[in-house]
Amino acid sequence: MSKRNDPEQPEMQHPSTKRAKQIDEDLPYDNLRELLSSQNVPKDVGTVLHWFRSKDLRIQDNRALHAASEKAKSANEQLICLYINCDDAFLFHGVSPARLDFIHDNLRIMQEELKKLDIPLVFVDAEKRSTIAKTVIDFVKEHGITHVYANYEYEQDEMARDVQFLEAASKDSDFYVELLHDQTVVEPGTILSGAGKPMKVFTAYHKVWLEEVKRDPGLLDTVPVPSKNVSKKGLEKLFGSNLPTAPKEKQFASNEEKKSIRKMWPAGHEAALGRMRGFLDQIDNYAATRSNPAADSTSRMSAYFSAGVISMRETLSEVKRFNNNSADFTPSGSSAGVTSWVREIVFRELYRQTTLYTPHTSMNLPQNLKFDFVNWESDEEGYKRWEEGTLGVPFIDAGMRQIKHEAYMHNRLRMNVSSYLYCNLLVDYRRGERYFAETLIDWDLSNNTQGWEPSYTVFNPVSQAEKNDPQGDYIRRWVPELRGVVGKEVFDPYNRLSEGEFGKLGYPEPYVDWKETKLRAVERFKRDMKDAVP
Ligand SMILES: Cc1cc2nc3c(=O)[nH]c(=O)nc-3n(C[C@H](O)[C@H](O)[C@H](O)COP(=O)(O)OP(=O)(O)OC[C@H]3O[C@@H](n4cnc5c(N)ncnc54)[C@H](O)[C@@H]3O)c2cc1C
Repeated sequence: MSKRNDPEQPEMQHPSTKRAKQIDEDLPYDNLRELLSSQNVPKDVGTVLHWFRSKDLRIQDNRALHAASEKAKSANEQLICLYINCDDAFLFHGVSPARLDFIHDNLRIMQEELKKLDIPLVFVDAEKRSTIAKTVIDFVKEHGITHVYANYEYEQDEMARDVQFLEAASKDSDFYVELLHDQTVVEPGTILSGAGKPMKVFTAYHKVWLEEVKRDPGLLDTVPVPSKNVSKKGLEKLFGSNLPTAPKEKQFASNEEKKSIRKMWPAGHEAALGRMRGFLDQIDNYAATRSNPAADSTSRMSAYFSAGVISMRETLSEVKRFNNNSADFTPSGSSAGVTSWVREIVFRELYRQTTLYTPHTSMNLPQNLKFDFVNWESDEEGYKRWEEGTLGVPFIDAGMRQIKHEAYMHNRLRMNVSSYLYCNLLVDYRRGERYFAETLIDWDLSNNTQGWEPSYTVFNPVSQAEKNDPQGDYIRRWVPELRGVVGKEVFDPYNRLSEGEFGKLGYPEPYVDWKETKLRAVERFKRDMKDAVP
């Protein structure tokens, strides 16, 4: 069986590169918009539904939730909220126990917040990914709902689900669907190149994005929480809905692990806002220290952004307030720290545009389709050591141990461990991408797939460590075998200590030679991609 169809390796399943190009040409997003615009507008407004997805888990500044609430209020009708729990979808996407638990805890908080507004948040199970749309339709019919609101999700699988939902809705003109853009400040697909196509190149996109936000600070405006329901009458039974529980494959190994992760990443909008405000006190150090993993000076907001616990508009409104109430985040309008942090947010915005307009990137295929022609090595021992953090390369091992303990890894390490896996070990990058999904609390398909996009750049983990972890503190923190190693020996103990000294550490020798494997990777990429015609 070809790797492409092996159910044991879901991360390898993908269409052919030719089919991928067709999908890019015939955008599911265009199809969805067409379906949305061809709906009949119902004459009457009855009960209104907001359908929460796993990326808009907040009641504050939630575009679709707010629109749903306004619609219900304008007609003096009730609002119901729904979340579909689908274990099959979580298993298919490889979502981590940490992320799933975080999602559940945020749902718990939202259910309490909504209850105070007399709005029920109902949890319904869908057995399969393919039955999610039908499950929602059944719910809509059962509760006499006339209007359904939700926020767009940009990934191929979620697009397909929404197309399926709209197709079924169009056969049944009793209800109307509205989807809103909520994940970004600038709507994906609106920053265009000279040729009128959505921009793909970061530098140009960044420049236009900064200009747009400076010109129109209203892009950061937020919307209020939903209004209190007109009444609870007839909704009583919907208030006691039980929170979903994680399937056994997605539960933490122990209660201690759960507690420690929950402590690091407390759920809820209040926690997210508190963390953001705390970060602003130190944002001025960001430009200088963001690449130093020992400083741990980045915001650690990613888990909150990927689950939508706080909106990007509210976040940047906080930054704007800090920036003397100016939405000029260019180097001339803000401090180096602010400019540099907002630049990362712009990466996030561009990556959503790329997912939407290059849908094959969310189908286990690289953006540069030529990389799908590379013959990877099936080095099981190397892969196992990569996951365990026992490759004998301190910087790489430290990163892999951090992700295991924190369900998080510093960006500099994400860059290094990914390069090491697919360049030095020549293991298919999709295995690493999947491992990140299965481990990270902040897994986000757009950021992850585009972070894992293969390239010819082979990072040198010794010089990377010397530059970014100059005291070796990050290595010593995560690799206890090396805690007693003083000085620069810690970056490359096998080559810099005597045989006797190294032998006492109980730390493995490097599994592969960096220089040799770098050459092997570059030659392999050149050889396999030379005549590739995707
Ligand atoms: C191989 C690889 C895999 C990655 N996987 C993910 C992932 O699954 N989820 C995820 O959110 N990020 C991912 N990133 C991007 C980045 O590493 C994390 O967003 C960042 O480390 C999160 O820490 P922070 O919130 O403290 O970031 P900060 O430095 O404080 O940045 C603020 C926010 O900007 C965004 N951001 C920062 N760096 C990037 C980037 N390089 N690309 C896109 N957005 C960025 C994130 O939303 C982040 O929360 C990946 C990067 C690489 C190289």
